[in-house]
Amino acid sequence: MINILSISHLYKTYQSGFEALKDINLEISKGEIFALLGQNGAGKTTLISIICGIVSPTSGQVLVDGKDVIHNYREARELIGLVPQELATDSFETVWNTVTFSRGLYGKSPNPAFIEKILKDLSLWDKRDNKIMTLSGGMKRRVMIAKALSHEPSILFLDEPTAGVDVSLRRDMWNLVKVLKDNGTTVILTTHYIEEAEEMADRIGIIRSGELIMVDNKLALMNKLGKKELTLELQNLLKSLPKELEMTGLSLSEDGYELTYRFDSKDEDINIAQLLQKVASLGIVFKDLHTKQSSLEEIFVNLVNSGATTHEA
Ligand SMILES: Nc1ncnc2c1ncn2[C@@H]1O[C@H](COP(=O)(O)OP(=O)(O)OP(=O)(O)O)[C@@H](O)[C@H]1O
Repeated sequence: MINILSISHLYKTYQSGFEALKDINLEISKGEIFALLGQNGAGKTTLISIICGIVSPTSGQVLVDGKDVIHNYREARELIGLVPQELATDSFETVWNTVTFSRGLYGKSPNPAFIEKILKDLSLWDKRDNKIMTLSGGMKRRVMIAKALSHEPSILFLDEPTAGVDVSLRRDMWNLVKVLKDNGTTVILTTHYIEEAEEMADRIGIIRSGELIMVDNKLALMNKLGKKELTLELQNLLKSLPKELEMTGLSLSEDGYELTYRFDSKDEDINIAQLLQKVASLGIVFKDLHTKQSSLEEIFVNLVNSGATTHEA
């Protein structure tokens, strides 16, 4: 796998003395969708800003496709498209002119056919002659993405791409990211919406107080840290948990109509069939059963609060 981004021993201490990033090491491969999760102030924007050459690191190295973001700033920057959190764009310009101008800033020769494609992909084609100030917030956000894509970058950074946008636009964004991935663009996004990372990312990094406490494949992460819960809905009231079931890990709900069993998703020794047989052998009849897997959100909240540190990939 070719690494498009390579970060080693990156530190950032702001002038105030605040240590925003501590020894960040991360490799991202071409075509990957990587989600960086972290609470407010964890250091996500600082990290993205260093990669994009907006903030200088205190020490460490960032290579974009082998180009150092400090020593080969222009070459590295050309490979990056950034969609910042803030919507800042020239309100009096038309959509077409703004996006075309952005491409020119990178010294790329005009390519109207490419700009047309981006605007169509982003459902902005009908609005190409509209002034930015006349667009809705969601449309303005699309314009920001179009600008970031105008110079055909290899990596697109989306800083909180769907903050404050409605559900349908959020879905559109997610679809767009999938299209970009299919075209070979690497996408790195920061988000507060865990659902967003769960939906889109191949890999997830969790940043806490400036440290990258976990980097892993999304499915592996959910498997490793996720819990499963099996619930049996009982036909009849069970006043207390029978002695025979005490050591099984089953617990009885307060109302006496549910037996619940929580276990690690990764645990292969669990024999649910045996457990159900044991319940049945005691004459306990259940009318329904369902299982639930913990969401990435639950895993994230547990990790961020627990202080655990693992670094897998
Ligand atoms: N210029 C600065 N000078 C001093 N401290 C700063 C500066 N910029 C950011 N910080 C601090 O560094 C920490 C990380 O900020 P950063 O913006 O990277 O967090 P974030 O994870 O992007 O947060 P959010 O989700 O709120 O955008 C915060 O505590 C912030 O107050």
